Amino acid sequence: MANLLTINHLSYSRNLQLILKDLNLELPYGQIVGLLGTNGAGKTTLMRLIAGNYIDRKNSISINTETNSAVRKSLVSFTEQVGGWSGHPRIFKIGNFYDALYEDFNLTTFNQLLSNLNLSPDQRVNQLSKGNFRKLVIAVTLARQTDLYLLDEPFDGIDSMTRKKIISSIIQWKPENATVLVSDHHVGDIANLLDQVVIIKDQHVAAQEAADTIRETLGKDIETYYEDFYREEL
Ligand SMILES: Nc1ncnc2c1ncn2[C@@H]1O[C@H](COP(=O)(O)OP(=O)(O)OP(=O)(O)O)[C@@H](O)[C@H]1O
Repeated sequence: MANLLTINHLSYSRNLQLILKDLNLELPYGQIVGLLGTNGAGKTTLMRLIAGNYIDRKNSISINTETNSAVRKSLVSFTEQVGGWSGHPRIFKIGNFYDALYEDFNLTTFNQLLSNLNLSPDQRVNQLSKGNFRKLVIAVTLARQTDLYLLDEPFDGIDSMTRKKIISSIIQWKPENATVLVSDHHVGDIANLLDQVVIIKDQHVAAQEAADTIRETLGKDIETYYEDFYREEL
């Protein structure tokens, strides 16, 4: 089977600042991939480019061989913000909104995710804590049936019990062939979830390795591998 995601020689500048340079990446179907890198490495920028929120003028990115950014948007589930409503809607209204917006949005899955994450459909969005808001973003993202899910620091502000619930939700709700690209600064927390890791450094993909290879061949846990990678490069 061809790769789900292929990126060839991607460079991207914003406000005259070069953020990504000659970045190459291939991701297969059916994997959970950790996107790692220090603050400002370019993880969010890369996700926005993959999702078609930032324009890749040279068509360096293809998903299922599709390079058109408008089409790619429909193939990727990436929720950066849930907002822009008038008034203070309840969560079930958000579900209805996304259900109308995306053909692949599954309202039943959304409601199951809410229940799994201890969110009530009747809660008002403006009254959610930061952590509960993050959970809503995750429910909205995973309720779509797509091939590629992008989760940018999904555990930011989330307590450890809830983190475990989110991790089990990702495993439970990910369609078998779909791939999840997840960034997080607490590598150890998501290590058991990952099939492979991608490290962004110096504006490109500096390493891509299977989790099994890291553990079995290199004899390291993923956190140590990541930290050693930076230490060795110093
Ligand atoms: N609008 C912008 N104009 C110029 N540079 C920008 C802009 N937005 C972001 N950057 C720069 O792009 C680089 C990558 O930022 P990005 O948010 O993608 O990194 P990140 O790896 O997600 O960081 P973090 O882990 O801190 O969230 C940073 O150096 C940042 O300063």
